[in-house]
Amino acid sequence: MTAPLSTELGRRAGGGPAAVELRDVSRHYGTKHDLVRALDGVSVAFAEGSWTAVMGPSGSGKSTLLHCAAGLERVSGGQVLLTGDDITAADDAALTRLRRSRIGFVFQSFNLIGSLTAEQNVALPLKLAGQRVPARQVRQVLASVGLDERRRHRPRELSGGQQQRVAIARAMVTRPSVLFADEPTGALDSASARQVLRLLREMVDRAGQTIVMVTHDPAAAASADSVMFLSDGRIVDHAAAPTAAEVAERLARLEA
Ligand SMILES: Nc1ncnc2c1ncn2[C@@H]1O[C@H](COP(=O)(O)OP(=O)(O)OP(=O)(O)O)[C@@H](O)[C@H]1O
Repeated sequence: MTAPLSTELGRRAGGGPAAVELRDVSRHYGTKHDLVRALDGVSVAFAEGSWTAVMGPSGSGKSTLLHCAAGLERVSGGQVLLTGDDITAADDAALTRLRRSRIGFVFQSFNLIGSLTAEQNVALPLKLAGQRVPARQVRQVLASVGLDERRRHRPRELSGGQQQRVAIARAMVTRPSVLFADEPTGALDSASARQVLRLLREMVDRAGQTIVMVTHDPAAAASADSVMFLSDGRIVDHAAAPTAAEVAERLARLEA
């Protein structure tokens, strides 16, 4: 069996706490007789301003890692820290507040509300958090994803790539410490996927955004600063700035 790998990913400016850190995290499902170790002793620190891709065979624990790191799922053991704050034992109300203010999430299927316009979708996290919704801020965020002109459109009037950019704007409107993305390009054609990846790159380079992204696509993974590989709930490999071909080759070895 491959030994678990403890790893620190990305650059760490000024030695401050990592944007997100998992310490010896495990997540089990099922019963004693039928136990699935979705995560099995994962230790990893995602540095502020870094973009990490998470890869691995189907069922290796990628989504579980993202959900545990984002406080969407509770861990069975270990600790989760968000900019140094231990959120492992936070109660549901605290986790909800956290997800509304410090964490952004983007899904493969966009998850926009069909009856709301782009700007209403983007404003939603602020409304849910009981905050004032400054129209200028909403327009700015939509402009930053290149969709100011489309702000009055509903999701069905937008292409898949445009919908995903609205979803990214919605995740960014609260200025989260970390953006988690689960297969953000999985439902997009290659041109739209490239556009979304360029946008994520700009967010990292210009605004110092931290991004943790699950993907099956070696080309998408190669857009990140580094790639970590999971297998059977453990980190088994990582690579700094690999090419798509290198990513595909490492993944094929894990799937063999
Ligand atoms: N709610 C659940 N109940 C039981 N088992 C679960 C649950 N969620 C995940 N699992 C199991 O945990 C393991 C890891 O699942 P996870 O979805 O994290 O993998 P993944 O790497 O994201 O897979 P994929 O690439 O297919 O989306 C799998 O064996 C899965 O069947």
